[in-house]
Amino acid sequence: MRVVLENVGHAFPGGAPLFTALNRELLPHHVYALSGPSGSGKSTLLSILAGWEEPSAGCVVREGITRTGWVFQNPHGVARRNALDHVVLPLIAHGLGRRDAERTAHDHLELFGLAHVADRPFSALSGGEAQRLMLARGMATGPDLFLVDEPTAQLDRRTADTVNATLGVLSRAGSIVVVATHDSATRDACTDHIDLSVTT
Ligand SMILES: Nc1ncnc2c1ncn2[C@@H]1O[C@H](COP(=O)(O)OP(=O)(O)OP(=O)(O)O)[C@@H](O)[C@H]1O
Repeated sequence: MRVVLENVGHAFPGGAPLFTALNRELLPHHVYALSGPSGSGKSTLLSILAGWEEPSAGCVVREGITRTGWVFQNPHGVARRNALDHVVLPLIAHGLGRRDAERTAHDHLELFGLAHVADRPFSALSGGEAQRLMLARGMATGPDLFLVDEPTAQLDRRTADTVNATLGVLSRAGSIVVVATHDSATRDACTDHIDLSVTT
């Protein structure tokens, strides 16, 4: 399983190139920090990796990628539903029975330091807990490619560090993980680095 970027570049119609000639092989068990200034094309490259956007130059080869997961900048949940159910329900939607789904969900809450808030409604979670819940939910369904957009952008330093501390968990799960970020601490918590500021 891998994603290969071959001479990938992108410009929106009428716009200047955001990035050019990206050549990278992305592999399981790696967590790639995707950095660059605001407007350098980080979110655009995530969309290209997902296959939502065609690059204007080069090509993206996806081998063995059947499931892509996303976590967006703002944690989005159902206010009155508890944390555990946010992980259980997508697992049931993927075909697990209730018991297996609950067991897997508990394991993932544990991995992301959320076991103690399993029964708490989403609206009562802190910003860091809510973001870690999004990561736990995204990983629980075992995506081949896991795309995470600015996971710490809305968080203060200490809370952001609780999210960064869980990024190592992502590398263990066997997905290819790409994390767009401005946060140098997030970048340092990843295993690899793609820097868009040096590609135009
Ligand atoms: N669909 C689109 N059509 C035209 N221009 C777009 C489109 N989507 C994004 N852009 C522009 O492309 C540039 C890169 O946007 P993108 O969101 O990928 O950057 P980013 O590095 O993720 O920025 P930020 O760090 O601020 O989130 C921006 O100037 C944006 O306005």
